[in-house]
Amino acid sequence: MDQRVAVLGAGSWGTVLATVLAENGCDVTLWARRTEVADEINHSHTNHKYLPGVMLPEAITASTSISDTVTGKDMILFVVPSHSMRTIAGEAAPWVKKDALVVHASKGFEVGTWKRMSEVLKEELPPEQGVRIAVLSGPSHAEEVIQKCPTTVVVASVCQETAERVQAIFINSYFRVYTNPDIIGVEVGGALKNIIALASGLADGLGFGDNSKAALITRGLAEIARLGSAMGAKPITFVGLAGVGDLVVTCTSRHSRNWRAGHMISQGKKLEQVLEEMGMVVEGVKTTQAAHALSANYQVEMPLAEQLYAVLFTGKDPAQAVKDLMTRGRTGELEEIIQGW
Ligand SMILES: NC(=O)c1ccc[n+]([C@@H]2O[C@H](COP(=O)([O-])OP(=O)(O)OC[C@H]3O[C@@H](n4cnc5c(N)ncnc54)[C@H](O)[C@@H]3O)[C@@H](O)[C@H]2O)c1
Ligand SMILES: O=P(O)(O)OC[C@H](O)CO
Repeated sequence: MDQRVAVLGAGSWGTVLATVLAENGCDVTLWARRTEVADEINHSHTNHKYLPGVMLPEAITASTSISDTVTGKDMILFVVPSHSMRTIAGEAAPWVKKDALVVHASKGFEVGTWKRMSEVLKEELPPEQGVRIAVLSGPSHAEEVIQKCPTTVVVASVCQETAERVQAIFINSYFRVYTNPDIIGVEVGGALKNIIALASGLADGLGFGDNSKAALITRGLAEIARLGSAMGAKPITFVGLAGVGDLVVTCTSRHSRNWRAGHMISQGKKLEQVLEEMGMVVEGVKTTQAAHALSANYQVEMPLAEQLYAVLFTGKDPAQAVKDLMTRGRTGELEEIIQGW
């Protein structure tokens, strides 16, 4: 595999995906925003803030120049937080080779426009890039992929050839990549699961048990599928890796930053304090704002997301939010899908 790859974003996930690609034989340049991170990767082959105790392959070269990182590369992988995707894509655009594959692995929507990340990339990159855009998503904590724990992910694109080329570049014996034509479903599932992970951290912090966790995962899935379907996704995608898979891993793992943020809020910490203490991206916070806006735009009910929005942004007491959820009006379980008796 002699692909030349640019990875934009040297946080936990960008650094781990760069490692997977380097181990697969790719020539990898990793763009870091900060000079000290690039220097550390180049000289010590570590990225201690994001991956403490991990030695990176010497084949990874880091750079702080987007133009140097992107120029001449066969694949450009964006792994920046969703709030910076448009800016970074705009800066990269003039240097992207005409036939390059463009992949992102970020889980969120753009604040304000509430667009999906592939929509943002499509708008920022030359039109001919459209069919070569893909998303990589699924249940994958950086901390476990770097330990080579068997992991399964999904790559989605409107173009089958693009999805299969990206699959071939990433797949190996510990990182198994599936393809899916439903890019809307894969992006929406990956973003919205972070809301339910925040809620799971809150529920665990409030002392609730496995019943509550199962309730959050399954009723969260119902909300995700409801909004995702209204946005044009195929409902079946949500029982796959970007739906059930990512919900399970993020709601049950202590690696999850979203779970941890929810847990800290349950202990009475303010949102600003939590985000400062985390020092890493917690996509579920902005995605809760996205769900609040999108559920209104598409007229879709999302009771869990709504209650989390009230807790995060209007100071609602989490215990009251749980009470309001449990005592709201009676509904059927799957009434949008199963009609009649
Ligand atoms: N960590 C994981 O296990 C994991 C797994 C799958 C997907 N993701 C997704 O990958 C994306 C990146 O997450 P991460 O875990 O690498 O985050 P991180 O917090 O570990 O690192 C974020 C990186 O983005 C950079 N950054 C922050 N603000 C920026 C800005 N305004 N402009 C440019 N760069 C900026 C930081 O310097 C850092 O390099 C997120 O959307 C996340 O949901 C993460
Ligand atoms: O640590 P989190 O909560 O951002 O989750 C990371 C990945 O999205 C898990 O698949």
